[in-house]
Amino acid sequence: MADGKTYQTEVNIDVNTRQWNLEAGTEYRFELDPGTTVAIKLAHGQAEIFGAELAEGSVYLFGFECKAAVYTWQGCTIEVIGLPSTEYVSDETPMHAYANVHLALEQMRVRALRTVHGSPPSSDDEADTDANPEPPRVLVLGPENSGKTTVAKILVNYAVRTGQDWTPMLLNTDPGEGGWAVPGAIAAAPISSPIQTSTPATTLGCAASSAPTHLTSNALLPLAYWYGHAETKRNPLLMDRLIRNLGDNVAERWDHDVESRVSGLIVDTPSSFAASSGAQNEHRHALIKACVDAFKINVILVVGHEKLNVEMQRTYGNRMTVVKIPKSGGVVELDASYRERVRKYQLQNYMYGKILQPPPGLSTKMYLQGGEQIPDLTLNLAPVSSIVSFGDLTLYRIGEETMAPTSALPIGATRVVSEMQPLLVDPAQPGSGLYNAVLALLAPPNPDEHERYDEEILDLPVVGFLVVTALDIPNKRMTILSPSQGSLVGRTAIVGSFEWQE
Ligand SMILES: Nc1ncnc2c1ncn2[C@@H]1O[C@H](COP(=O)(O)OP(=O)(O)OP(=O)(O)O)[C@@H](O)[C@H]1O
Repeated sequence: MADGKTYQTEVNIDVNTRQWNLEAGTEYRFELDPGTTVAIKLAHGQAEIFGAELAEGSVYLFGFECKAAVYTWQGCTIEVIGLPSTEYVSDETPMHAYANVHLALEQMRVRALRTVHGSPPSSDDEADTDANPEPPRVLVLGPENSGKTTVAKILVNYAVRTGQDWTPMLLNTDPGEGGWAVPGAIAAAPISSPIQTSTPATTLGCAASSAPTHLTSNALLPLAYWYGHAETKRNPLLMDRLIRNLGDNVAERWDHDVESRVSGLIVDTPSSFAASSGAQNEHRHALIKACVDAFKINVILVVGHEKLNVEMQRTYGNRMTVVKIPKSGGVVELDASYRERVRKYQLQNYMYGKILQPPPGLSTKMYLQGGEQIPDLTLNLAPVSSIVSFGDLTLYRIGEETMAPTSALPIGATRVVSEMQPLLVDPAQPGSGLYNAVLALLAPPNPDEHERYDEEILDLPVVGFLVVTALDIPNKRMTILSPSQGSLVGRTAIVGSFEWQE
């Protein structure tokens, strides 16, 4: 549906294909229904999707209820093959504001790099008077559906497009979102090439573990910790600890790689960090502080929320830059059932890879021309189903399953089971909650017995995810679906509250 203004024209090429001429500074926004796909080809001009440039002549495929926008700085013509459920062009976007933020972050990187190389400060750069310029370490905050993830992605994509070989670290601290892993995890990955948008199952790009090999040129090797739940309020203490673990790990990597350190980092956060009412309020300040400490944040971006901006100015304004940036009118309100479906898509994608059928009217010849996602639409991953004995895999749950928040306990009462206590899960017990459960397989513990400690499993990163697809209690065996082969004997995994069924 065109909105009738003059900054765009829409032309039907054939029954399946429409051509849109976009004026400079406008964007074509689209949303897809479940089960449908759309292909977009940049016929000519310049265009980008959330900061990742489209190559002229290439065809890009979108599916799994993707919602996105093709923005053009200079004007372009795109061809849309297939029918989105919603489509329109807007000339009101916050892209100039986002580009200005990018420029400011870029200056910080350049200054930090100069210092690392011991180069003299540039004469036209007055801020070079700063004796110890730091690279940008940015926390993106905002309410639900404000476009935080999109802003984080745009800023990272602009950084890697500058041709300076930056590899900014992108961090997803929203366990409801999944990022590169599966929902329930929080993760970090250094980004060296633009993150393509194609489905909400891979919002932050493809992780190497789940990407078909021919797509792994752009595959990421994220570092993940497992929280196990969608809501941060469920176990804020555990969230706090995992955020700090992630921070320690990033710092450790940067100790060995100063060049990467100057690229800085961008942290996407859950909307619960911005919710200022009810139970959420109790823990959100602690979790924002955990991020600020863990990632040594020096810039806070607040997306379209005056009150939160004032609050952050008051709390952190004397120590760092706090900037309010506009929310895009294109951000789509995602409801609970959509989020639920996206989590399913993510797990499906993790196990089976991305399988997108081309829309009617997209010929094989056309899509073989180029877009990154296109080469083999039907190539999928083959997860392995294996039967293991109950004793082979040690399973834990962190904290009590049906845990009331600490505030709900009588005054003076202490918990019998701490939120951080790993509890052994016995698969033989009826009601173990393991059937269809998503498990996070942990990295092996420290080989040196003397270095071990009680809660070590809270600090071990995740090496993969598994799903229990069958439980055979009489024979003490269970069937486990995993994306790759490899013995599970002697390994440890953690159960959360996510389930998945094909
Ligand atoms: N300009 C735009 N045009 C069309 N769709 C957009 C635009 N910007 C963002 N979206 C879409 O809107 C949805 C919500 O955006 P996003 O995930 O960035 O918000 P968020 O604030 O991070 O969400 P959450 O509430 O999960 O924290 C996503 O599907 C995203 O792709």
